[in-house]
Amino acid sequence: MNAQAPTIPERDPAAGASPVMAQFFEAKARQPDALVFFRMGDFYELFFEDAQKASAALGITLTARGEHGGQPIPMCGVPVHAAEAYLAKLIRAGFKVAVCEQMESPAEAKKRGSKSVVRRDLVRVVTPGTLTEEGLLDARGANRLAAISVRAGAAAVAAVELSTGEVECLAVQVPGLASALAALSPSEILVPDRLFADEAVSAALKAAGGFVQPLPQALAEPAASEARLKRLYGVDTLDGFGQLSGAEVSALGLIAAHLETTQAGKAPALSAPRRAGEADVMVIDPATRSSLEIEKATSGSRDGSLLAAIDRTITAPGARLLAARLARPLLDPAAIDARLDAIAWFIEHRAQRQRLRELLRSMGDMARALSRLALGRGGPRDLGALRDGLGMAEQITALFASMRDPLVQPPEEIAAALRALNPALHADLADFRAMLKDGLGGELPALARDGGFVAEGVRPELDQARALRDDSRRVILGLEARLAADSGVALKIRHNAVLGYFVETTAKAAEPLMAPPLNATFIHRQTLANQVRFTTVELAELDAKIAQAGERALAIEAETFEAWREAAIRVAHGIQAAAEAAARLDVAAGLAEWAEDAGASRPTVDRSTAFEAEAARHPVVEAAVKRAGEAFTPNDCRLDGVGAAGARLSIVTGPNMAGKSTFLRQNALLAVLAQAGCYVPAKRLRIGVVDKLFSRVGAGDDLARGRSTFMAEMVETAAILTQATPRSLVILDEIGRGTATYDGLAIAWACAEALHEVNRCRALFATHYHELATLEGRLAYVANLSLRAKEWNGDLIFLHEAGPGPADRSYGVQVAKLAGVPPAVVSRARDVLERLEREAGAPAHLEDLPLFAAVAEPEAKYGPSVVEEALKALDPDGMSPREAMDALYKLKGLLA
Ligand SMILES: Nc1ncnc2c1ncn2[C@@H]1O[C@H](COP(=O)(O)OP(=O)(O)OP(=O)(O)O)[C@@H](O)[C@H]1O
Repeated sequence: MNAQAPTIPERDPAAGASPVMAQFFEAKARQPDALVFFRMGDFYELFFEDAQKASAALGITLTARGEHGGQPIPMCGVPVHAAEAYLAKLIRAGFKVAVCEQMESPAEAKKRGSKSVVRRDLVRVVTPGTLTEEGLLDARGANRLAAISVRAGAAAVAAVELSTGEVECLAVQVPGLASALAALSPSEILVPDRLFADEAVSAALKAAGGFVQPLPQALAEPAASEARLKRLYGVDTLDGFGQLSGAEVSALGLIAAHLETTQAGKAPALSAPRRAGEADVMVIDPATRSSLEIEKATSGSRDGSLLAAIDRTITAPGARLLAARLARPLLDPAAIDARLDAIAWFIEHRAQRQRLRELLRSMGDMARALSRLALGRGGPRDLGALRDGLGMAEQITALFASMRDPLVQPPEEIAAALRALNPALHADLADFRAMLKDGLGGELPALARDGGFVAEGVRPELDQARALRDDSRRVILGLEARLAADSGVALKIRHNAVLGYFVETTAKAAEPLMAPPLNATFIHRQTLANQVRFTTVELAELDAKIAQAGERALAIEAETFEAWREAAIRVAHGIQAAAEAAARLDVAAGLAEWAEDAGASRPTVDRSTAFEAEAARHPVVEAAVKRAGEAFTPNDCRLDGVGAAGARLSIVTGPNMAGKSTFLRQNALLAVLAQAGCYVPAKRLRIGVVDKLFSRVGAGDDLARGRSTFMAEMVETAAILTQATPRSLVILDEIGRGTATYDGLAIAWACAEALHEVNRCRALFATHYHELATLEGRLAYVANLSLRAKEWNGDLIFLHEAGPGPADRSYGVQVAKLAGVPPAVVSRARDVLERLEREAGAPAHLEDLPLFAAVAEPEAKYGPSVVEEALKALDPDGMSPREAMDALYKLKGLLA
């Protein structure tokens, strides 16, 4: 095969193409930057450059088919039945795929004229944000397509989850774009090309990751956007969506434009846009989100995240709703309380909770099934999911009705969900369900064309066709017996796709059939190595009858399916509301379950600037500590924005491994959980709503990354200092540590002062610079807090207990010992430390700096001798404290 295949020529590529290839060129011209999956029988074929790219990406064979312009056409193909897996691989590799389907059967094409080729058309362009197939989606995670737009200084991020039809819109200022994108974590982002020139937008896109799809600026213009949006929703005015800003209309319009091209005119069943602004949801920037491991652990997986720790939902839609709530904590205490009320109710009503959870187990994913149906990709199985889901809604309604007692009226969050589920309040849904209940029968196939899903008695003409088909089958069995008896030959009647029904015998037994008189009845059709095949006039007639009846049955079923599909679309809003209601109940009951398991309590969220946590825990670290057979030490934390009650800025010190990071993160997570409307792993929590949450944790510990880490750290710190308000909560870990000079302390000091004086936010500031402890006396609302450890027979025991006051020592030497640094190095370090302490007037806190390096990058990387040499090279005799400090930082840099 010629690997150096011709590229598609520039001008009139289709010139001289065969009729089929002309169809390909037409499809390619409509989607030039997508790989075209060109349906040919049981395969999707790819041609020319598409074939070269796909064969490389998929690791499949590149071959050739026919010729074009005197050269072989490079080609590769994937079988239709396995196309989903290949599609997934190509999308993950960053390709777009345009699917060009056969729009009729070869028989239909033939009917139009003997030379006609099968009609083909583009039915869809598959991109990361528009996936809807079950096999390509994470059932418990969302897959969103987002669009951003900026108009007159205001920005908006719109997002649709095509697999459920949920539409959202966040109106923000340009600096808030990164946080808004992070809150929606889209897998594809549409961006008007002009915006790439905007530095802030580019930075936000970079932080968001995901697949970015530039679109022409013209598509984002307001008038065009508005028109497209109206078309998408089939409405004459957008007034029903509230007062949309120019940026919102244009972001939503970009989504409409993209759906028009990718869905080839199929209208998805979309919800009205759910809108929120910066006044509604907590701002959490991408760095904070990942460092707190809210929805995903730093490894990228769900395991080890806050979400995984608290998720006890039963259904996939419930899991998705919980993830969305954690991603977007609220600011309104009343809305938060409404969610908490529902959890409290389910804690109190254990029996109902358990019964509800049992029912939810057989609840399918109605939202995704409905969306597939609306987009023309659904099948009988999706109708089955709607039938079963609505059936469950009925049972849930009955469950709550059975316990109706004026004293145990559920709170509004639950009551509203029950109203959406109650079939008595939605006659159209009840009728729809009754229709499916009677209409769907047997094992439901994924695709309507497979047939067999319409129950008996629904369509008399279908029953007739089926009876004819099945009767004829019985007649065939009778015919087989009769032919065998009459001819005296052992024969069987079989069927295949090419011959239809035929009589088959062994070669030997066939002889009498081919001689008079039997050859008058048996008409020879095919001779194989060991078998000979015949037909008879009677058999051929029966065959035609069966085929016709079968085709007719399938056609009636297809027609019935289409009618049901349309009926589903007519009640789409009711189904979506019921699906969401079930998800809400699932989330509330699941959180109640977790609260009981984890001993979590109901937080008090108000409009103060208080932060009072009592005996709080980190849900993820706690689970890990428990798995190791140890106990997690709960800790209190008190910060107060107003200061009267004490400090709003806590300087947190303590040795390495004492639990500083855990303490910082657990308090930030309390805020996320409380404002997402969840119970919290604490004995008690009172929190004044946090408008923005910032976390700078972790990366600074990575000495091996040196300067670039420092830069990243400074960029993030700068963002905090410019954006944090008196309502914000900030956790900062080891600021300034990434630099190899004394500057680090100066930077940390200045940051702490700015947080206290300018931002006036609640903050936890963990540091190894014990000098910062002196801020307590100098600034009004600063307090020291430390995580305790004690020495026991030369070993270090971590108590993980937070208490007032600074740490006395930081025990770096002991930590190094624990980490397996060779004894010689540890003892040398101890000497150096003692001398340093003597020389520099006992600044005991200097000790851990070189040792930290040894801990962070153990001997495996440097070898013990390097560490030892580095320590030997450091002769502190005669150094001033400042020089000693600098020398230690240099050493640290050397080791890094
Ligand atoms: N409250 C606690 N109760 C029990 N174990 C804890 C607690 N907090 C932390 N730990 C344990 O101590 C380990 C170290 O905690 P953490 O990373 O928070 O320490 P650190 O002080 O930030 O350390 P470093 O300064 O080295 O970054 C954790 O992985 C966990 O196993």
